[in-house]
Amino acid sequence: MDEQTVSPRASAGESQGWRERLADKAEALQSTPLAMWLDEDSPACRARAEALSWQWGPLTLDASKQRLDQETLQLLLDWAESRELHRWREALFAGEIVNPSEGRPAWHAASRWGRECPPPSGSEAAVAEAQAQHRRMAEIVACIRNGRWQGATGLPIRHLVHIGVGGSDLGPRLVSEALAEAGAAGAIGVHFVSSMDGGQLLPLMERLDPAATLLVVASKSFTTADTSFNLRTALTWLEEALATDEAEIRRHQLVGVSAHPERMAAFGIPEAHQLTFSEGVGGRFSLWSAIGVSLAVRIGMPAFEGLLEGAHAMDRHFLEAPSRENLPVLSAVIGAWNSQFLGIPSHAILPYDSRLASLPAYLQQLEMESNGKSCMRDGRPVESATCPILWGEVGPNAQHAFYQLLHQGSHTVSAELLAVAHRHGAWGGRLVARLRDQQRLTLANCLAQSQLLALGDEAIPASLQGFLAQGYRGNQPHSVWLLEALTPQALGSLLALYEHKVFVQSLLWGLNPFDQPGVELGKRLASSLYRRLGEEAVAPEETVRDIATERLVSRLTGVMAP
Ligand SMILES: O=P(O)(O)OC[C@H]1O[C@](O)(CO)[C@@H](O)[C@@H]1O
Repeated sequence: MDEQTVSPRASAGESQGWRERLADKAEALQSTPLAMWLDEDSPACRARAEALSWQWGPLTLDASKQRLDQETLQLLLDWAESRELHRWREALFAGEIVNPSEGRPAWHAASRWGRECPPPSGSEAAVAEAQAQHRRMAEIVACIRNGRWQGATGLPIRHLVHIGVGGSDLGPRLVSEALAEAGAAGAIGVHFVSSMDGGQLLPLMERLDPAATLLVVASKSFTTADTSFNLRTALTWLEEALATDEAEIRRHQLVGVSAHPERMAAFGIPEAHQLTFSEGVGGRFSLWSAIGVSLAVRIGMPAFEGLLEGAHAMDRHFLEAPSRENLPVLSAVIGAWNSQFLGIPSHAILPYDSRLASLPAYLQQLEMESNGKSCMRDGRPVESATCPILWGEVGPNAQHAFYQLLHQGSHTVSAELLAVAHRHGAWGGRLVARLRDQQRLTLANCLAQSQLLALGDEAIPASLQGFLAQGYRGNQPHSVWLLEALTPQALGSLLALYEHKVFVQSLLWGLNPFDQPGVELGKRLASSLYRRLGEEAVAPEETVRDIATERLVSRLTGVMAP
């Protein structure tokens, strides 16, 4: 095997035997009702439930409501091993080229490697660079949070507007919301703006004090149109509102985060206000890097460090635990089983905690942008389904929206329900009792929905139903995650787990999870249509014409404001 580049070819062919054996298993297990596996009085069911649930640190995974038995799980794990899981995992952490189309390593684990722990051989420079950036980031965060950062007119900063999109938005946004309680002491309001239409920016420009607002532009490439258009609008707002020279605004009220310091410098961001990270940290894996600066302002540096610690602990678990106890490996093979062998195309993410409201969107990018592919690393087409379609919503709210389809619709959907055991510890008095009641209600709903999704009404006694069976289908395979508490460490571990799950699935499917060629062409088509909608001249070879789009273009140019 090449020293620098990990070869996928050998492993791609080796899966044939496992594929056939697993396909046979799938055929046999498809028709087994989950209720048959969940009988509390049966020793076999108890043994299966025990074998299909795992506890590590603050996380518990219960996969006993998956259409899976112990023998199949072992076959799935053998399949993962047959794809050289060990070798690839070491390659990932050592900084070998695991992203061959872009000729890059993937340095996300290096960007959270613990200070007290020697880095894996080959990753020393990347770890040192990430730690140096974290130190610079901590200085900026302290300066903003303790009111020392002043705007162009000398007022201390009180609002931060983080402008980024995709991986430069979703991770920081999710963690800021999830851990907002951890940083409640911070006096800075942190806001996230991603949508290119300016719709998220407008209400902020109406409400925030421009003299006390800092813009943080987060863009790995520093070329993404969505971000640069939002940034230009926000800068114009500050310049007009403060009647101050544009260069002054950029010097005092703009922080940049990018893998391209030269582009930030060309834009007029002073070096002291630039944070950088390695080109080898993928956008959707970047929240641990300096891309997390706004989130660190929101939650405070100690909580941000706790997040990194939790992620690092999961990295070690992924590297060291045997496959049968390794949560990322187990999650990956169970997901691949559902998608590839049971043919379930759609996967719902259902957090029973509103602090995790952005988890579905975050995982959509992480999983679908990574493994939403049908071409293997070596260019051959895949022979089976790969990443499912992810979607989801806060579980209790979704119960009043789309659970109807989960319970009685015609589609099989796989799912993950996530619940947090302890919360509201910070409250006192009568409120704490009220809030704990709400938490108990939420947990009860999570468990009840999980029962119903698995069992369906036929397995539920008529005495409980109060009426005749209503056609709840049951047999919707899903896992339940329990987090002891939503601490920075637990959240860091959970998110790192999903990153490694994606990596393991990419090995199973022979994909490169670290590029996203499918999103690029759309950007180019949009760029020529943008010019045409502005009635600028566009050469025929720069644009694509089809009758439907032409009709819409002429309708739009007729009604758009000049
Ligand atoms: O951080 P950038 O370079 O602005 O990119 C934003 C996002 O755009 C994408 O490249 C997809 O268009 C994502 O992979 C990335 O997270």
